[in-house]
Amino acid sequence: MAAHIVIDKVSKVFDGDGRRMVALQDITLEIPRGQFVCLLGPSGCGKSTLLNAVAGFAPPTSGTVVADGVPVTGPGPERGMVFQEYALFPWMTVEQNVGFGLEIKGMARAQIAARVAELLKLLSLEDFAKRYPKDLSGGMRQRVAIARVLALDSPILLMDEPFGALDALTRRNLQDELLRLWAELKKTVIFVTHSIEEAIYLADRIVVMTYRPGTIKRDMLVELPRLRDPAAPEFNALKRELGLMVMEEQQRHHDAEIKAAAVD
Ligand SMILES: Nc1ncnc2c1ncn2[C@@H]1O[C@H](COP(=O)(O)OP(=O)(O)OP(=O)(O)O)[C@@H](O)[C@H]1O
Repeated sequence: MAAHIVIDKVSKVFDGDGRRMVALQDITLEIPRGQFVCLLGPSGCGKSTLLNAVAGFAPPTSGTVVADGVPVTGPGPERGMVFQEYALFPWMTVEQNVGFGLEIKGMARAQIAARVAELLKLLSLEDFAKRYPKDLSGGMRQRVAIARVLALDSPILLMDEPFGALDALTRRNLQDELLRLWAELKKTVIFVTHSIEEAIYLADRIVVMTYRPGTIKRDMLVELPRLRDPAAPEFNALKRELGLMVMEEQQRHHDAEIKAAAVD
């Protein structure tokens, strides 16, 4: 069966201030339907750039992305995106935020109401339907952002550090919730994180990226049974292995910054 997402020789070059920066170089990845993939690497290694290329927000300089059998030329309904910053409309209530995409699609009012109610229940948001985003905690806002994306029923979920701004407890809570939804709804997920523990906790597959140019340093399957125990020896062994890889890239980032500062 064809892969659900095919990233073929994707490169991205940014030109600015007379400097040419290769953010991604020849990234090739085939992601089967239903797989939970984490893109892992230190800041600046191109994780968001790659995710944005799959989302269709910023086309690659060269290479192609095919998602759900369709070449990506822009954002599309088969790919839903959740950002780190809760991209909610502050003037809309929770239920209006969740229903917004359905309204745009032209769904009938009664149908929207039913679907929104179902989603609020799925994410334990029923009691918050009439609240505004400003009156919610960070974790609750991110639940709303997830419900809003699920409303569109995209088979592909793209998540850019969605839990990065949350405290540890809320974060674990939402990770568990996401795993539950993923298992239930059978989405294909690409999840960007720089947290090694988060990647091991969530992913079927971890793709470690190098710092400038962004390439694939390691592509590994995580075969530990879920729910995973971060205190288990196998979890920690993997954490050490990945930690060394990420640290090498962090060091390259640091060295590059020192070099750039010396040139300026
Ligand atoms: N629009 C842009 N113009 C110029 N350079 C950019 C642009 N967007 C990203 N970059 C650069 O491309 C590189 C990769 O950035 P990207 O945001 O994809 O990394 P990342 O791994 O997601 O990092 P972070 O975790 O900090 O978001 C960085 O060096 C960044 O400065």
